[in-house]
Amino acid sequence: MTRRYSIAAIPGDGIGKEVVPACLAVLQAAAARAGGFALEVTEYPWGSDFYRSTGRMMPDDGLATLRAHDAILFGAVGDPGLPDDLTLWGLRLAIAQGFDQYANVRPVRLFPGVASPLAGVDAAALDWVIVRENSEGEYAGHGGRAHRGLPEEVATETAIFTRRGVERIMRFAFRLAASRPRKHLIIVTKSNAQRHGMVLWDEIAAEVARDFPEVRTERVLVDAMAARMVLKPRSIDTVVATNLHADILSDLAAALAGGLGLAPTANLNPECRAPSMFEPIHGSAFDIAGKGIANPIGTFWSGAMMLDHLGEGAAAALITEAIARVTAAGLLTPDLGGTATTHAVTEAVIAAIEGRNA
Ligand SMILES: NC(=O)c1ccc[n+]([C@@H]2O[C@H](COP(=O)([O-])OP(=O)(O)OC[C@H]3O[C@@H](n4cnc5c(N)ncnc54)[C@H](O)[C@@H]3O)[C@@H](O)[C@H]2O)c1
Ligand SMILES: O=C(O)C[C@@H](O)C(=O)O
Ligand SMILES: [K+]
Ligand SMILES: [Mn+2]
Repeated sequence: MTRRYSIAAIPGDGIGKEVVPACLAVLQAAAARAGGFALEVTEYPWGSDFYRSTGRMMPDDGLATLRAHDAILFGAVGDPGLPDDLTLWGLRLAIAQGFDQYANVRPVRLFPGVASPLAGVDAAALDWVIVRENSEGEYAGHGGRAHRGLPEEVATETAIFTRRGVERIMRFAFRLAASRPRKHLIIVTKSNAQRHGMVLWDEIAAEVARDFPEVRTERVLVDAMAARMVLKPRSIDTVVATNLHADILSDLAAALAGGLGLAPTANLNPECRAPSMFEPIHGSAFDIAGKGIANPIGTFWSGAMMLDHLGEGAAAALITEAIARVTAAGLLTPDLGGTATTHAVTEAVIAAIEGRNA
């Protein structure tokens, strides 16, 4: 019997509208090639244009609508004509926090044919997974402003760390590290300067570590971690960090692996109490939107992560293998130094999935 998965697709803004349709075509090709399952896709036109016509980034019952789906494929939000905090909180964070997708998983690898800006770095040197706490920390939305416009104006942005929130992301990261061959986890903090939340983070990491004796751990301060990613990439395997620290480190990691256009992410509700959401790590990329040159690979890889999450690992592998064949052949978008369009890369990946250019 055919397994059926109901997928919500939210292209969002800017290049999200280019890379999500491309990814849906790739997903359908992988499903057809792998067999045994079907993807039933419903597309939602939510985002900044929807806001301009309705005053909302998504409908009031948007989460209830999404809850009926098995997974969400997301593009990006952000519009040059609207405040970034409005668009991000109105859609991406509304979904990620609303569905308690607390584990944000950001793998990093160097695909064949893609040059790292780091000299002498090969695929073996760059095979990392960054686990980003995705529900609290610096993104708790806790704070406010007073005395607007006056000389005494004040704004607070308070990071919130809860025992529950930190412990669950630590357990997730330790389990992930334990499942990888090197069984190595770097716990990133800033517990020299931030002496409350970050010290709690360190203490809970040490408690959870006792349950995972097979995992070797290191504590690294976030500033030193940025340097280590550049200077000693081979010494890194699995990394766990707070919402903001991991946001920044993952853009650096993506750049070291060739660029933002390649990097995927999974916003997981690991207990599957709500759908999980898959998206490239990049944003709406105002500078290239509408030009047909966005790199779709980060979204394809995110689609592969979605298939893995749904239990369709063979189809997921078809996608990542096809990506590697296309990059190895030198068919690259301009961000990677090539001249290929989004469409050309998409067609080549589909052809590789179908085995036509084997
Ligand atoms: N999850 C999200 O939806 C998300 C993520 C990041 C940024 N944003 C939003 O996106 C908007 C733009 O943010 P930004 O400029 O900081 O980040 P960005 O990721 O949109 O772009 C940064 C740079 O990377 C390039 N780039 C990104 N993705 C690319 C791709 N697939 N192919 C080729 N080049 C690519 C862009 O052209 C740009 O030069 C803002 O509104 C921001 O809030 C949203
Ligand atoms: O930090 C965010 O949530 C927005 C964006 O930078 C991302 O990484 O998804
Ligand atoms: K995105
Ligand atoms: Mn980011």
